[in-house]
Amino acid sequence: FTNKLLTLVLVVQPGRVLLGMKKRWFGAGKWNGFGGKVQPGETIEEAARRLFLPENCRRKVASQWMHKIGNITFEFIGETELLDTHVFRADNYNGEPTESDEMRPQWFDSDKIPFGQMWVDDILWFPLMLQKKFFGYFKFQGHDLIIDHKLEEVEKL
Ligand SMILES: CN1CCN(c2cc(NC3CC3)nc(N)n2)CC1
Repeated sequence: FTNKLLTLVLVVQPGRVLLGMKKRWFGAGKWNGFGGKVQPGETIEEAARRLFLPENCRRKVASQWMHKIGNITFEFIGETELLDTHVFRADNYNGEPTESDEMRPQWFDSDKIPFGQMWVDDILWFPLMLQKKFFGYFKFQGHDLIIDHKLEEVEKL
């Protein structure tokens, strides 16, 4: 297998979560956190900030602003590339979410997350991200069927 490094940033605040409607490419038509590919020569954390900030925040923010909460690996049957997704929370975000050509941001009540319009794995790991850190592994058949998965909470990533 080869490993593709991806980032995913979620803003979880008391009673609400910031999601974006993906407008094109992989995952288009689904609500998700903000993220993308890690470029050669940048750390995963730098990629997470690069991919989140410009779309949602006009000013520089301190580095402790985001923290790692999870690592999820996605395997697709018949494909040799694993998606190694590093999940961060950016809870003290107080920017003004702005629409980009990639994402249309929207706040959702924590008890009204649109799981029906999200990747099918989200409903399984969203509850975990509220407290501890977690490792996940999902084996997919196509983009909508989870054949097998593993989720564990950990003290340290
Ligand atoms: C840029 N990345 C792409 C991958 N991604 C995923 C993937 C995912 N499931 C996988 C079956 C596709 N589920 C969430 N929530 N996000 C995060 C953003």
